[in-house]
Amino acid sequence: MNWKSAIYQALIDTDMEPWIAHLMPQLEAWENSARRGDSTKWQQQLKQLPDITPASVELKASVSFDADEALSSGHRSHVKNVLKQFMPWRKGPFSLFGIDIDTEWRSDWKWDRVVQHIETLEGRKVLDVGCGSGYHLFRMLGEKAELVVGIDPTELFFYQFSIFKKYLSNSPIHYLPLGIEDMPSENRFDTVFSMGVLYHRRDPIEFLYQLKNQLRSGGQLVLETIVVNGDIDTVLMPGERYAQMRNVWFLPSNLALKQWLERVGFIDIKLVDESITTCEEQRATEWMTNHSLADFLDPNDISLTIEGYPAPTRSVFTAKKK
Ligand SMILES: Nc1ncnc2c1ncn2[C@@H]1O[C@H](C[S@+](CC[C@H]([NH3+])C(=O)[O-])CC(=O)[O-])[C@@H](O)[C@H]1O
Repeated sequence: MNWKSAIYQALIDTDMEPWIAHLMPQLEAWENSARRGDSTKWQQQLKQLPDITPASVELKASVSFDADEALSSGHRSHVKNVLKQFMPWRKGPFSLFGIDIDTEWRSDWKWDRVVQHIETLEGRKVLDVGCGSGYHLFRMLGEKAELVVGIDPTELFFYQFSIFKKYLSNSPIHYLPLGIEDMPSENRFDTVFSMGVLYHRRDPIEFLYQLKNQLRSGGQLVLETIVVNGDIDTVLMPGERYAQMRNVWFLPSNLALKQWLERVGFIDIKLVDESITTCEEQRATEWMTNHSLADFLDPNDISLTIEGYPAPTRSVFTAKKK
C-alpha cells in the first residue's frame, strides 16, 4: 500500500476522515510532481533498503531500529551508502541496524528540553508543523500518542522520514509533504507542535492563527522559536541574512511573543525553557558536511552572528486554546 492510501485507510473510520479526505487531492498533486529529478533517485534508493522486520524499535529514549543479527560488513556498507544518498542529514540522530546517522542537529537535546514541560501525549492526536526529517514525530510516538502527523513541504525530509516509516508501516505515524497553509481549519488535534518555524514565516501572527485553527478547544500548543533580549516592544527584523539564513523574518523578545500569543487568543501561556544554541548542538558531521553554526557566528565573539546580531537563543512556550 502506498503512503497516501496508508494514511487514508488509517483514518477512514475516525473523526479525522473529513480532514484527510480534504487533503487527498493535494497529496495526489504532490505525488504527480514528485516523479522527477531527485525524487526519482530517492524513491529508487528507498527500494534498496533491506526488507527486515526489526527485532526491536526504541522510540522513547532515542530513535533506534535493531535487527536480530548484525548486518554483514558488505551489507552494512551497502545500507550506509544508500543512507548517504539522502544527505544532508540535518535533524536526528537516528540509528538503523547498527548504522548511526549523526545529524547536524542534536534534535534529541531539544526534545529533552521540551518533553518535560508538556501535557502527556498518551492517547492524543498530535500535529508537528515543520517536522523536518520527522525525528520528533518518532519521539512523540514513543510517548504513546494515538496519532502522530507531521507536515513539512521539503521533499528530501519526506524521503528521510520514509526510510524509518518503512519499518513501522502499521504504526499511527504519518508525514504529509504539505505546508501549514494547505491545512483545513478543522480544530482536530489535541497537541500542536511548531518548533523552529515561526521565524521563517513572513506573517507570524497569521501563522499563530493557523496553528490555533488546528487545535481542538482545550488543546495544547508547543511553540519553539528564536528570541532576542528585550521588553514587550522588542522585535528584531534582521537584514537579508541572519546567521547566514536568508529566510528569517521576525525575532521577538519573550514578552513580545507572549503578547502575540495573547492577542491571537491563547490562554495559560507559559515560557518553559530558554536556551542558547551551542556549537555542540548544531554542527557539521559526516552526514552533513556543509557549513554549520560555528561558521555562522562571529569568530571573535560567539554571542553574535557573523552579521552582528545576537546569536540564536531559543525559547519554548506552551499555551492552550480556549
Ligand atoms: N509553510 C510551511 N509549513 C510547514 N513547514 C514549513 C513551511 N515552510 C518551511 N517549513 C519547514 O520548517 C522546518 C524548519 S526547521 C525545524 C525542524 C524541526 N521542527 C526542529 O525543530 O528541529 C528549522 C530550521 O531549519 O531553521 C523546515 O523543515 C522547513 O521545510
